Amino acid sequence: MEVDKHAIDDVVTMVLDLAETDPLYEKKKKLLKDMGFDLESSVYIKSSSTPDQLKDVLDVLLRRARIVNFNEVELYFGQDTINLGNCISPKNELEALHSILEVIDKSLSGEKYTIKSIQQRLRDEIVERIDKVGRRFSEVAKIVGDSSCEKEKRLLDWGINNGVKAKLDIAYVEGAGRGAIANEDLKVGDIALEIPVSVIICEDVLHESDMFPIFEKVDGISEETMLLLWSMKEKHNNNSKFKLYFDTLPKQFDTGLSFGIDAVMALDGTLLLEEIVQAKEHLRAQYDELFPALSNHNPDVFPPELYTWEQFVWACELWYSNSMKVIFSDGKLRTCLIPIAGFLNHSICPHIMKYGRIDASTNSLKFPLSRPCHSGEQCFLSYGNFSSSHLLTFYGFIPRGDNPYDVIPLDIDVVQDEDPEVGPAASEWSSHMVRGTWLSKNHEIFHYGLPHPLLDHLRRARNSAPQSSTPTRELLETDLDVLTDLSSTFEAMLENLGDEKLDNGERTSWDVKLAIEFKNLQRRIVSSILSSCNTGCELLESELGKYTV
Ligand SMILES: C[S@@+](CC[C@H](N)C(=O)[O-])C[C@H]1O[C@@H](n2cnc3c(N)ncnc32)[C@H](O)[C@@H]1O
Repeated sequence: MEVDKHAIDDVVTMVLDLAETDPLYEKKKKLLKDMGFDLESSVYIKSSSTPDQLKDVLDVLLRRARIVNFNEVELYFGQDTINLGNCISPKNELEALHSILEVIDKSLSGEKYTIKSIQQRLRDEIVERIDKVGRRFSEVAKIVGDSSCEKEKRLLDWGINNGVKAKLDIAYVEGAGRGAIANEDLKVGDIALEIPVSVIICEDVLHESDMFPIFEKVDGISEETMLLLWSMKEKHNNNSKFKLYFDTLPKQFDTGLSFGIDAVMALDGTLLLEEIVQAKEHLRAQYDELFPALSNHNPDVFPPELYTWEQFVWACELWYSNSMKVIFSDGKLRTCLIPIAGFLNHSICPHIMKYGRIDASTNSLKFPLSRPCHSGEQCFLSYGNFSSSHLLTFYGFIPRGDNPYDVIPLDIDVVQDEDPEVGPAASEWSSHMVRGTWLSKNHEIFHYGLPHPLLDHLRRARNSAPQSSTPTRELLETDLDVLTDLSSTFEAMLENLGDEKLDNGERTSWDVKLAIEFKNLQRRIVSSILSSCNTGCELLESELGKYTV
């Protein structure tokens, strides 16, 4: 996206580009075209625009920016006009608004007064919209006042003595362990936290370690595994440079990887059961490849009592739930543990989204605000576009609010490149999925709150032409077939999930509680699809009734 700096008279021209390097370029290009946008169309804003005209122009730009910033799941579910007129997900909305802001900010200097004034009005409107996203989706975290954070404070002081800059305090928050709390009002663009490279734990620590010469002889061992094994011993080292960091780590992580048998059984009927079992088997196989061999051959470097299976799982949980991937100034992506930044919790409506690249001018990692955070409020990070099943397995929690990435993948055969002479061309999506239909805005006939690519695929499989806007008897009948089939698939899925369970408060263990919560969420998603299919069938039957009279 760029602003035409040579704007004639009092007109600002803005172009929101779709990068050809975008892996979803073709699909986005098609969607932009379907929505009536030219690929390279410009938007013009006159400096005499009224506030309403300005808002209208921004609405158009925002619609386009949403598509440009889509990830795969958002693109799959976001493909219809009614949905696109609304916020698709808090994160996509913030990203879209920021991409518009970026182009306006770039153009703020050295222009005529009239141009500057319109740009400032646009900027103010966008900042207001960013704030609105926060007000609509933010979660209020209750600070647990009576828990001491002595160790955390010591770590923060150590960090500050070593060049860390923080506008955050650490406190216990309800339901999430420690969290980072803004200690002053933070605006969009403010840096909440800055961590110098010297304080980051990354592969550099390996080169100074007595493990390194041994690792060099282990075939195919990855940098991540070396770091994991290093951390298992380093946490017991009283002279470690990172002792204060290791002191703040929990004794137990409570992620899906530590689920006991009752919790795993409670996941029966969900795909998560198999995912957790497989993840644990994978780790076990990795452990067995390394131990006891490494300890037997090098007992001083890998003391057997520190390299038990339980300790290995603890370290895996540490790295899965606390590491961040960072691009360093040499361009290399490294997996790191980042003291202090590791206290930031995740939200589907994060304050901090753009981090992960070392600023070469300061040799530090900065965490800038993408939406305002008031003093005393918990400051949230985005860990990524993760589903609740991923967050449960590797982080041990289910986020609050509607998670747009909570999808159920469908096992549907997709035939690619079908001969158009024989049947309709195959859909452009090679796999399909569903999610809670309450997230869709369009429950009308031909939409039913269900994803467009799935309906399109199922219609094509019945040799029906791609959807046109005029309902014909044939199209209505095809849709009735499609919805009836989908209903029976999801009825079977709901039956497999069994009846809703409530946990027995204190008497239920942490892992069974999480498993029950997850299964109830799956039940809610499947029920919403079933109810949308049923409502859709009623709509279709009533419409078809008009043909028989
Ligand atoms: C990087 S740490 C964040 C700091 C962590 N709360 C602590 O006390 O060490 C990641 C862990 O925080 C917890 N967490 C993060 N976001 C959360 C959320 N939204 N709700 C509940 N727990 C969360 C999970 O236990 C996760 O594994």
